[in-house]
Amino acid sequence: MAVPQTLAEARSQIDAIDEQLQTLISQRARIAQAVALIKQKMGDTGDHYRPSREAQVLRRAMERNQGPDGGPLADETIARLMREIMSVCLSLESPLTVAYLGPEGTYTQAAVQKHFGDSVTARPTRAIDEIFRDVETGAADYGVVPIANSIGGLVSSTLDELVHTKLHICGEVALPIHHQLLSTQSALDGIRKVYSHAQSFAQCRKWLDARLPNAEREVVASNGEAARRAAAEGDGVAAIASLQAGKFNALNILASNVEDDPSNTTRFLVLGKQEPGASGDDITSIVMTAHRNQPGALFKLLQPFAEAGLDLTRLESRQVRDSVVTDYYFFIDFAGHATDEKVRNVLETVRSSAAFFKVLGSYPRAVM
Ligand SMILES: O=C(O)C(=O)C[C@]1(C(=O)O)C=C[C@@H](O)C=C1
Repeated sequence: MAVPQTLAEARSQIDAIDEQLQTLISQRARIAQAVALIKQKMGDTGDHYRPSREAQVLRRAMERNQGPDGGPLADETIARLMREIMSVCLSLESPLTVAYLGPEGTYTQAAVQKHFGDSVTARPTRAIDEIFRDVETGAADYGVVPIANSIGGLVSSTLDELVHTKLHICGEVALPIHHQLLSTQSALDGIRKVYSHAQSFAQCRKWLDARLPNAEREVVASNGEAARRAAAEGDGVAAIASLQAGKFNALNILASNVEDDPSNTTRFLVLGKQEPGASGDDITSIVMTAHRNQPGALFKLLQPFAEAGLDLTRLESRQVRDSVVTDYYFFIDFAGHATDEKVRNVLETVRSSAAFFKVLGSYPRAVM
């Protein structure tokens, strides 16, 4: 297409492209409906969400953006657009309900939107264990839970639930976190109380010490709840929460990006009943305990990974809650899928030498 020289020419080119885009999107949606029928004929009784296929579609879109047909948009932007197209296609096949830590405006809700797009029903819960229960009982198809923050550390209630749940990890989401100081008033002066989630307070400690040293800090269950209270209680009160929570509660932004570390990122897990197939770039998560009183027990558990050349991407330990002597759960993530032969062999070896062992899931590495 020739480079347009006038506004009229540019707009007529845009009209022609929009027409093509619309035809292609409608064709794609019709094919998605056909996919649903094919899956049903194949005896598929669950929902039609396929995390591995979605990761492949998004990765390919980002790769194309780098190639000769790529354009001026960032890879993430292209992936976000493709994400929304797939989200509407999936909603034609099977509408999904996704449970998250509410109320409206939490970072967990932002993670749901980033991972599933806008065409799912997001179901707020009051606590992390409720997300697990909602998916286990079928009140929600999937759940999104925070697992770790780059500053605040691990989310212990998620780790505790993971040990016992029958659900599988189906995906991960990495969300850059930017906190806002929100209030009904429009200047910082006179703020005597700040509400937020414990993790968010930990992430903004230096900023609060410097700018609001005398304000009382009250921990609440979520950032959405913090924003709701700031709106209900009015002037003199502020919340540390997301931009979305501020918009939802009609609050002013007193200060933006008040987190101590600008690279602050939270990792979330997607939980469901399905076990995703391999996508070509996957993570496997396991949890285990070592036998007591055996010198080198942890070393023995980790040795098979090193011998097989499997890349450990994360190792966290957490004390077993009901243990009288000191016992630790080791949460391990590594690159690879449980259906790979090499991975299968390593898992079998580790299982036979661990006191407790559980595969939490194999799932596509976060794409965007
Ligand atoms: O390929 C499939 O299995 C589809 O259902 C199609 C599609 C898509 O729109 O590309 C939609 C939903 C799935 O989660 C994955 C991909």
